[in-house]
Amino acid sequence: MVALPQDRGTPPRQGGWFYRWRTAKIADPAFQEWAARFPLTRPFVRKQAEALYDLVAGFVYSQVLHAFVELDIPRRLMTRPRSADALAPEIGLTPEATRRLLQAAVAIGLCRVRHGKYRLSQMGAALIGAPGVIEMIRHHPQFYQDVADPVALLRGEVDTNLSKYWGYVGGAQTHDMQEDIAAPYSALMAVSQAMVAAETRAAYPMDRHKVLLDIGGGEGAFVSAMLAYAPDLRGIVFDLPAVAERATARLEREGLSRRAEATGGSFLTDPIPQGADLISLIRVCYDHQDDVVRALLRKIRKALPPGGRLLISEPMSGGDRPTRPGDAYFGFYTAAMSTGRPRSLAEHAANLEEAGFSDVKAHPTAQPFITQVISARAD
Ligand SMILES: C[S@@+](CC[C@H](N)C(=O)[O-])C[C@H]1O[C@@H](n2cnc3c(N)ncnc32)[C@H](O)[C@@H]1O
Repeated sequence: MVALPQDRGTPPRQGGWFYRWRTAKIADPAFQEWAARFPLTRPFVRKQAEALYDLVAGFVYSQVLHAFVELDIPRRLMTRPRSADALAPEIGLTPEATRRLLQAAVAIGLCRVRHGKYRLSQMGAALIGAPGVIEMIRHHPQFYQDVADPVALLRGEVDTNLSKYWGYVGGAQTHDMQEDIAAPYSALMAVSQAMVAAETRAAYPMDRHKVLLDIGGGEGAFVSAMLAYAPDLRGIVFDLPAVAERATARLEREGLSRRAEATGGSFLTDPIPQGADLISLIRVCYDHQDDVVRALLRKIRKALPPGGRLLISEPMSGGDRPTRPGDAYFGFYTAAMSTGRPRSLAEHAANLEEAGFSDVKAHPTAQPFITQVISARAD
Protein backbone atom coordinates (compact mmCIF):
# COMPACT_ATOMS: atom_id res chain seq x y z
CA MET A 1 0.00 0.00 0.00
CA VAL A 2 1.25 3.45 -0.75
CA ALA A 3 0.16 6.98 -0.09
CA LEU A 4 -1.77 8.36 -3.00
CA PRO A 5 0.14 10.51 -5.44
CA GLN A 6 -1.48 13.90 -5.80
CA ASP A 7 -2.03 15.48 -9.19
CA ARG A 8 0.18 18.45 -8.80
CA GLY A 9 -2.00 20.92 -10.65
CA THR A 10 -0.45 23.29 -13.14
CA PRO A 11 3.28 22.61 -13.48
CA PRO A 12 5.64 25.49 -12.72
CA ARG A 13 5.98 28.00 -15.55
CA GLN A 14 8.44 26.72 -18.10
CA GLY A 15 7.71 29.31 -20.77
CA GLY A 16 9.94 32.29 -21.08
CA TRP A 17 12.96 32.97 -23.23
CA PHE A 18 14.71 29.59 -22.81
CA TYR A 19 11.64 27.63 -23.91
CA ARG A 20 11.14 29.90 -26.95
CA TRP A 21 14.83 29.74 -27.89
CA ARG A 22 15.03 25.94 -27.48
CA THR A 23 11.83 25.26 -29.44
CA ALA A 24 12.84 27.54 -32.32
CA LYS A 25 16.30 25.97 -32.42
CA ILE A 26 15.03 22.37 -32.53
CA ALA A 27 12.42 23.28 -35.16
CA ASP A 28 15.09 24.78 -37.42
CA PRO A 29 15.95 22.31 -40.27
CA ALA A 30 19.53 23.66 -40.49
CA PHE A 31 20.07 23.02 -36.77
CA GLN A 32 18.49 19.56 -37.10
CA GLU A 33 20.90 18.68 -39.89
CA TRP A 34 23.89 19.93 -37.92
CA ALA A 35 22.79 18.12 -34.71
CA ALA A 36 22.24 14.87 -36.64
CA ARG A 37 25.93 14.92 -37.70
CA PHE A 38 27.69 16.45 -34.68
CA PRO A 39 29.17 13.52 -32.66
CA LEU A 40 27.90 14.71 -29.26
CA THR A 41 24.29 15.34 -30.33
CA ARG A 42 24.05 12.54 -32.96
CA PRO A 43 22.89 9.68 -30.64
CA PHE A 44 20.31 11.89 -28.95
CA VAL A 45 18.93 13.21 -32.26
CA ARG A 46 18.74 9.72 -33.69
CA LYS A 47 16.79 8.44 -30.67
CA GLN A 48 14.36 11.35 -30.90
CA ALA A 49 13.92 10.90 -34.64
CA GLU A 50 13.26 7.17 -34.25
CA ALA A 51 10.70 7.84 -31.52
CA LEU A 52 8.94 10.34 -33.77
CA TYR A 53 9.03 7.91 -36.69
CA ASP A 54 7.46 5.22 -34.49
CA LEU A 55 4.58 7.55 -33.70
CA VAL A 56 4.14 8.39 -37.37
CA ALA A 57 4.08 4.72 -38.38
CA GLY A 58 2.46 3.23 -35.25
CA PHE A 59 -0.89 2.57 -36.90
CA VAL A 60 0.82 0.36 -39.49
CA TYR A 61 2.57 -1.64 -36.76
CA SER A 62 -0.82 -2.29 -35.17
CA GLN A 63 -2.17 -3.51 -38.50
CA VAL A 64 0.81 -5.84 -38.93
CA LEU A 65 -0.01 -7.24 -35.50
CA HIS A 66 -3.63 -7.60 -36.54
CA ALA A 67 -2.75 -9.60 -39.67
CA PHE A 68 -0.29 -11.70 -37.63
CA VAL A 69 -3.05 -12.66 -35.17
CA GLU A 70 -5.84 -12.96 -37.75
CA LEU A 71 -3.77 -15.44 -39.78
CA ASP A 72 -2.95 -17.36 -36.60
CA ILE A 73 0.79 -17.04 -37.18
CA PRO A 74 1.75 -17.49 -33.47
CA ARG A 75 0.22 -20.99 -33.37
CA ARG A 76 1.62 -21.91 -36.81
CA LEU A 77 5.16 -21.03 -35.72
CA MET A 78 4.79 -22.44 -32.25
CA THR A 79 6.49 -25.78 -32.72
CA ARG A 80 9.06 -25.04 -35.45
CA PRO A 81 10.53 -22.24 -37.53
CA ARG A 82 9.00 -22.04 -41.02
CA SER A 83 9.92 -20.36 -44.29
CA ALA A 84 7.53 -17.94 -45.99
CA ASP A 85 7.16 -20.42 -48.87
CA ALA A 86 6.12 -23.21 -46.50
CA LEU A 87 3.65 -21.04 -44.59
CA ALA A 88 2.07 -19.31 -47.60
CA PRO A 89 -0.38 -22.07 -48.74
CA GLU A 90 -1.69 -22.51 -45.18
CA ILE A 91 -2.60 -18.86 -44.73
CA GLY A 92 -3.94 -18.24 -48.23
CA LEU A 93 -1.35 -15.62 -49.20
CA THR A 94 1.24 -15.68 -51.96
CA PRO A 95 4.82 -16.44 -50.80
CA GLU A 96 5.68 -12.84 -51.55
CA ALA A 97 2.85 -11.46 -49.39
CA THR A 98 3.72 -13.94 -46.64
CA ARG A 99 7.34 -12.79 -46.69
CA ARG A 100 6.19 -9.16 -46.57
CA LEU A 101 4.11 -9.88 -43.45
CA LEU A 102 6.83 -11.94 -41.74
CA GLN A 103 9.54 -9.38 -42.47
CA ALA A 104 7.30 -6.72 -40.92
CA ALA A 105 6.63 -9.01 -37.95
CA VAL A 106 10.39 -9.38 -37.44
CA ALA A 107 10.81 -5.62 -37.69
CA ILE A 108 8.31 -4.94 -34.92
CA GLY A 109 9.68 -7.67 -32.67
CA LEU A 110 7.09 -10.44 -33.03
CA CYS A 111 9.44 -12.85 -34.88
CA ARG A 112 13.08 -13.56 -35.58
CA VAL A 113 14.50 -14.78 -38.89
CA ARG A 114 17.51 -16.99 -39.57
CA HIS A 115 18.51 -18.55 -42.92
CA GLY A 116 15.08 -17.63 -44.33
CA LYS A 117 13.16 -19.38 -41.55
CA TYR A 118 10.92 -17.41 -39.21
CA ARG A 119 10.47 -18.21 -35.54
CA LEU A 120 8.52 -16.51 -32.74
CA SER A 121 10.31 -13.98 -30.58
CA GLN A 122 9.59 -14.03 -26.85
CA MET A 123 6.95 -11.36 -27.39
CA GLY A 124 5.37 -13.35 -30.24
CA ALA A 125 5.30 -16.48 -28.07
CA ALA A 126 3.78 -14.54 -25.16
CA LEU A 127 0.75 -13.77 -27.34
CA ILE A 128 -0.21 -17.43 -27.33
CA GLY A 129 -0.62 -17.40 -23.56
CA ALA A 130 -2.65 -14.18 -23.59
CA PRO A 131 -6.04 -14.92 -25.21
CA GLY A 132 -7.37 -11.66 -23.77
CA VAL A 133 -4.82 -9.69 -25.79
CA ILE A 134 -5.65 -11.67 -28.93
CA GLU A 135 -9.37 -10.92 -28.52
CA MET A 136 -8.63 -7.22 -27.95
CA ILE A 137 -6.60 -7.18 -31.19
CA ARG A 138 -9.53 -8.83 -33.00
CA HIS A 139 -11.90 -6.25 -31.50
CA HIS A 140 -9.76 -3.32 -32.62
CA PRO A 141 -11.05 -2.88 -36.20
CA GLN A 142 -14.20 -1.32 -34.72
CA PHE A 143 -12.16 1.11 -32.63
CA TYR A 144 -9.80 1.73 -35.57
CA GLN A 145 -12.70 2.92 -37.75
CA ASP A 146 -13.86 5.24 -34.96
CA VAL A 147 -10.48 6.97 -34.70
CA ALA A 148 -9.93 7.23 -38.47
CA ASP A 149 -10.77 10.94 -38.19
CA PRO A 150 -9.48 11.72 -34.71
CA VAL A 151 -10.37 15.40 -34.81
CA ALA A 152 -13.98 14.61 -35.72
CA LEU A 153 -13.97 12.08 -32.88
CA LEU A 154 -12.74 14.68 -30.41
CA ARG A 155 -15.42 17.08 -31.67
CA GLY A 156 -18.05 14.42 -30.99
CA GLU A 157 -18.99 14.29 -34.69
CA VAL A 158 -18.47 10.54 -35.26
CA ASP A 159 -21.33 8.06 -34.98
CA THR A 160 -19.03 5.50 -33.38
CA ASN A 161 -19.04 1.70 -33.50
CA LEU A 162 -18.02 1.47 -29.86
CA SER A 163 -21.01 3.44 -28.56
CA LYS A 164 -23.20 0.71 -30.10
CA TYR A 165 -20.96 -2.20 -29.15
CA TRP A 166 -21.18 -1.22 -25.45
CA GLY A 167 -24.98 -1.26 -25.39
CA TYR A 168 -25.34 0.38 -21.95
CA VAL A 169 -23.63 3.61 -22.99
CA GLY A 170 -25.44 6.69 -21.70
CA GLY A 171 -27.79 4.60 -19.56
CA ALA A 172 -29.44 3.20 -22.70
CA GLN A 173 -30.69 -0.39 -22.88
CA THR A 174 -30.21 -1.25 -19.27
CA HIS A 175 -33.09 -3.48 -18.22
CA ASP A 176 -34.17 -4.26 -21.75
CA MET A 177 -30.75 -5.05 -23.24
CA GLN A 178 -30.98 -8.04 -25.56
CA GLU A 179 -28.70 -11.05 -25.47
CA ASP A 180 -27.20 -10.23 -28.90
CA ILE A 181 -25.88 -6.92 -27.53
CA ALA A 182 -24.77 -8.25 -24.14
CA ALA A 183 -23.02 -11.39 -25.43
CA PRO A 184 -20.11 -9.96 -27.51
CA TYR A 185 -18.92 -7.38 -24.97
CA SER A 186 -19.44 -9.74 -22.03
CA ALA A 187 -17.40 -12.46 -23.73
CA LEU A 188 -14.61 -9.98 -24.56
CA MET A 189 -14.54 -8.79 -20.95
CA ALA A 190 -14.53 -12.33 -19.58
CA VAL A 191 -11.58 -13.41 -21.73
CA SER A 192 -9.54 -10.32 -20.86
CA GLN A 193 -10.46 -10.54 -17.16
CA ALA A 194 -7.78 -13.11 -16.24
CA MET A 195 -4.97 -10.53 -16.41
CA VAL A 196 -6.94 -7.94 -14.45
CA ALA A 197 -8.00 -10.48 -11.81
CA ALA A 198 -4.42 -11.72 -11.34
CA GLU A 199 -3.08 -8.17 -10.89
CA THR A 200 -5.90 -7.15 -8.55
CA ARG A 201 -5.62 -10.26 -6.41
CA ALA A 202 -1.88 -9.85 -6.05
CA ALA A 203 -2.33 -6.20 -5.05
CA TYR A 204 -5.17 -6.57 -2.56
CA PRO A 205 -5.67 -9.36 0.05
CA MET A 206 -9.16 -10.73 -0.70
CA ASP A 207 -9.00 -13.50 1.86
CA ARG A 208 -9.62 -11.15 4.78
CA HIS A 209 -13.22 -10.65 3.52
CA LYS A 210 -16.33 -12.81 3.81
CA VAL A 211 -18.60 -11.67 0.97
CA LEU A 212 -17.51 -9.98 -2.25
CA LEU A 213 -20.09 -8.09 -4.34
CA ASP A 214 -18.75 -7.33 -7.82
CA ILE A 215 -20.83 -4.52 -9.33
CA GLY A 216 -20.80 -4.49 -13.14
CA GLY A 217 -19.26 -7.92 -12.65
CA GLY A 218 -19.98 -9.14 -16.19
CA GLU A 219 -20.07 -12.91 -16.61
CA GLY A 220 -18.59 -13.42 -13.14
CA ALA A 221 -15.02 -14.09 -14.24
CA PHE A 222 -13.61 -11.84 -11.50
CA VAL A 223 -15.73 -13.36 -8.73
CA SER A 224 -14.85 -16.83 -9.95
CA ALA A 225 -11.10 -16.03 -9.88
CA MET A 226 -11.31 -14.55 -6.36
CA LEU A 227 -13.30 -17.53 -5.03
CA ALA A 228 -10.64 -19.88 -6.41
CA TYR A 229 -8.03 -17.94 -4.47
CA ALA A 230 -9.92 -17.40 -1.19
CA PRO A 231 -11.71 -20.64 -0.24
CA ASP A 232 -13.87 -19.05 2.49
CA LEU A 233 -15.06 -16.14 0.36
CA ARG A 234 -18.60 -15.97 -1.02
CA GLY A 235 -19.52 -13.91 -4.07
CA ILE A 236 -22.34 -11.91 -5.63
CA VAL A 237 -22.26 -10.62 -9.20
CA PHE A 238 -24.46 -7.62 -9.95
CA ASP A 239 -24.92 -6.61 -13.57
CA LEU A 240 -27.63 -5.78 -16.08
CA PRO A 241 -30.19 -8.59 -16.32
CA ALA A 242 -29.00 -9.90 -19.72
CA VAL A 243 -25.43 -10.07 -18.41
CA ALA A 244 -26.36 -11.47 -14.98
CA GLU A 245 -28.04 -14.41 -16.73
CA ARG A 246 -24.74 -15.21 -18.38
CA ALA A 247 -23.01 -14.96 -14.99
CA THR A 248 -25.51 -17.37 -13.44
CA ALA A 249 -24.80 -19.87 -16.23
CA ARG A 250 -21.04 -19.49 -15.79
CA LEU A 251 -21.14 -19.90 -12.00
CA GLU A 252 -23.23 -23.05 -12.47
CA ARG A 253 -20.85 -24.42 -15.10
CA GLU A 254 -17.93 -23.83 -12.76
CA GLY A 255 -19.65 -25.54 -9.82
CA LEU A 256 -19.74 -22.31 -7.80
CA SER A 257 -23.52 -21.94 -7.37
CA ARG A 258 -23.34 -22.71 -3.66
CA ARG A 259 -20.76 -20.01 -3.00
CA ALA A 260 -21.86 -17.37 -5.48
CA GLU A 261 -24.94 -15.96 -7.16
CA ALA A 262 -25.72 -13.35 -9.81
CA THR A 263 -28.38 -10.67 -9.51
CA GLY A 264 -29.71 -8.62 -12.42
CA GLY A 265 -30.36 -4.91 -12.11
CA SER A 266 -29.04 -1.47 -12.92
CA PHE A 267 -26.91 0.44 -10.46
CA LEU A 268 -28.43 3.59 -11.97
CA THR A 269 -31.96 2.85 -10.83
CA ASP A 270 -32.05 -0.24 -8.60
CA PRO A 271 -30.89 -0.90 -5.06
CA ILE A 272 -27.66 -2.87 -4.96
CA PRO A 273 -27.53 -6.20 -3.10
CA GLN A 274 -26.79 -6.04 0.64
CA GLY A 275 -24.59 -8.24 2.82
CA ALA A 276 -21.12 -7.78 1.29
CA ASP A 277 -18.15 -6.56 3.31
CA LEU A 278 -16.15 -5.97 0.10
CA ILE A 279 -17.59 -4.34 -3.03
CA SER A 280 -15.58 -4.18 -6.22
CA LEU A 281 -15.83 -2.02 -9.32
CA ILE A 282 -13.60 -3.68 -11.90
CA ARG A 283 -13.27 -1.71 -15.15
CA VAL A 284 -16.57 0.03 -14.39
CA CYS A 285 -15.86 3.65 -13.38
CA TYR A 286 -14.03 4.65 -16.56
CA ASP A 287 -17.15 3.77 -18.57
CA HIS A 288 -19.19 6.52 -16.92
CA GLN A 289 -19.38 10.26 -16.48
CA ASP A 290 -18.48 11.88 -13.16
CA ASP A 291 -22.07 12.35 -11.94
CA VAL A 292 -22.86 8.65 -12.49
CA VAL A 293 -19.66 7.54 -10.74
CA ARG A 294 -20.22 9.82 -7.77
CA ALA A 295 -23.82 8.64 -7.33
CA LEU A 296 -22.67 5.03 -7.55
CA LEU A 297 -19.96 5.55 -4.93
CA ARG A 298 -22.51 7.08 -2.54
CA LYS A 299 -24.84 4.14 -3.11
CA ILE A 300 -22.02 1.70 -2.40
CA ARG A 301 -20.98 3.47 0.78
CA LYS A 302 -24.54 3.17 2.11
CA ALA A 303 -24.68 -0.53 1.18
CA LEU A 304 -21.45 -1.40 3.02
CA PRO A 305 -21.33 -2.11 6.77
CA PRO A 306 -19.01 0.11 8.86
CA GLY A 307 -15.46 -1.02 8.12
CA GLY A 308 -16.48 -2.59 4.79
CA ARG A 309 -14.27 -1.78 1.82
CA LEU A 310 -14.65 -0.71 -1.76
CA LEU A 311 -12.08 -1.78 -4.32
CA ILE A 312 -11.66 -0.03 -7.67
CA SER A 313 -9.49 -1.74 -10.25
CA GLU A 314 -9.09 -0.42 -13.78
CA PRO A 315 -6.56 1.26 -16.09
CA MET A 316 -6.09 4.84 -14.90
CA SER A 317 -4.88 8.17 -16.13
CA GLY A 318 -1.42 9.21 -14.98
CA GLY A 319 -2.79 12.65 -14.02
CA ASP A 320 -0.04 15.19 -14.62
CA ARG A 321 2.22 12.35 -15.73
CA PRO A 322 0.04 10.97 -18.55
CA THR A 323 0.61 7.37 -19.58
CA ARG A 324 0.23 5.68 -22.97
CA PRO A 325 -2.27 3.04 -21.83
CA GLY A 326 -4.25 5.26 -19.47
CA ASP A 327 -4.30 8.62 -21.22
CA ALA A 328 -3.66 7.83 -24.90
CA TYR A 329 -5.34 4.43 -25.36
CA PHE A 330 -8.20 4.61 -22.83
CA GLY A 331 -8.56 8.36 -23.29
CA PHE A 332 -9.45 7.76 -26.94
CA TYR A 333 -11.22 4.44 -26.31
CA THR A 334 -13.70 6.11 -23.95
CA ALA A 335 -14.05 8.99 -26.44
CA ALA A 336 -15.08 6.38 -29.02
CA MET A 337 -17.51 4.86 -26.51
CA SER A 338 -18.81 8.43 -26.11
CA THR A 339 -18.92 8.04 -22.35
CA GLY A 340 -16.59 8.11 -19.38
CA ARG A 341 -12.89 8.78 -19.13
CA PRO A 342 -9.87 7.31 -17.39
CA ARG A 343 -9.29 8.96 -14.00
CA SER A 344 -6.08 9.33 -12.04
CA LEU A 345 -5.58 7.81 -8.60
CA ALA A 346 -5.95 11.31 -7.15
CA GLU A 347 -9.28 11.85 -8.97
CA HIS A 348 -10.61 8.51 -7.75
CA ALA A 349 -9.48 9.41 -4.23
CA ALA A 350 -11.29 12.75 -4.39
CA ASN A 351 -14.51 11.05 -5.58
CA LEU A 352 -14.21 8.43 -2.82
CA GLU A 353 -13.68 11.02 -0.11
CA GLU A 354 -16.55 13.12 -1.42
CA ALA A 355 -18.79 10.03 -1.20
CA GLY A 356 -17.85 9.65 2.48
CA PHE A 357 -15.15 6.95 2.28
CA SER A 358 -12.00 7.14 4.39
CA ASP A 359 -8.63 5.38 4.54
CA VAL A 360 -8.21 5.66 0.76
CA LYS A 361 -5.17 3.66 -0.35
CA ALA A 362 -3.42 2.84 -3.61
CA HIS A 363 -2.24 -0.76 -4.00
CA PRO A 364 0.56 -0.90 -6.57
CA THR A 365 0.26 -3.53 -9.28
CA ALA A 366 3.15 -5.15 -11.11
CA GLN A 367 1.69 -4.18 -14.51
CA PRO A 368 -0.11 -0.85 -14.08
CA PHE A 369 -0.85 -0.70 -17.81
CA ILE A 370 -3.25 -3.61 -17.22
CA THR A 371 -4.87 -2.22 -14.11
CA GLN A 372 -4.36 -0.01 -11.05
CA VAL A 373 -6.00 -0.64 -7.72
CA ILE A 374 -7.37 1.66 -5.03
CA SER A 375 -9.35 0.77 -1.91
CA ALA A 376 -11.35 2.79 0.60
CA ARG A 377 -13.21 2.13 3.86
CA ALA A 378 -16.86 2.87 4.62
CA ASP A 379 -17.37 4.17 8.16
C1 LIG B 1 -16.34 -2.75 -19.10
S1 LIG B 1 -17.43 -3.94 -18.49
C2 LIG B 1 -16.49 -4.69 -17.18
C3 LIG B 1 -17.00 -6.05 -16.78
C4 LIG B 1 -16.20 -6.71 -15.65
N1 LIG B 1 -16.22 -5.95 -14.44
C5 LIG B 1 -14.78 -6.95 -16.11
O1 LIG B 1 -13.87 -6.23 -15.71
O2 LIG B 1 -14.58 -7.89 -16.90
C6 LIG B 1 -18.61 -2.97 -17.60
C7 LIG B 1 -19.74 -3.79 -17.01
O3 LIG B 1 -20.65 -2.91 -16.33
C8 LIG B 1 -21.96 -3.34 -16.61
N2 LIG B 1 -22.88 -2.20 -16.46
C9 LIG B 1 -22.94 -1.09 -17.23
N3 LIG B 1 -23.94 -0.28 -16.82
C10 LIG B 1 -24.50 -0.91 -15.75
C11 LIG B 1 -25.59 -0.58 -14.89
N4 LIG B 1 -26.27 0.57 -15.06
N5 LIG B 1 -25.91 -1.44 -13.90
C12 LIG B 1 -25.21 -2.61 -13.73
N6 LIG B 1 -24.17 -2.97 -14.51
C13 LIG B 1 -23.83 -2.13 -15.52
C14 LIG B 1 -21.89 -3.83 -18.03
O4 LIG B 1 -22.97 -4.67 -18.37
C15 LIG B 1 -20.55 -4.55 -18.04
O5 LIG B 1 -20.68 -5.90 -17.67
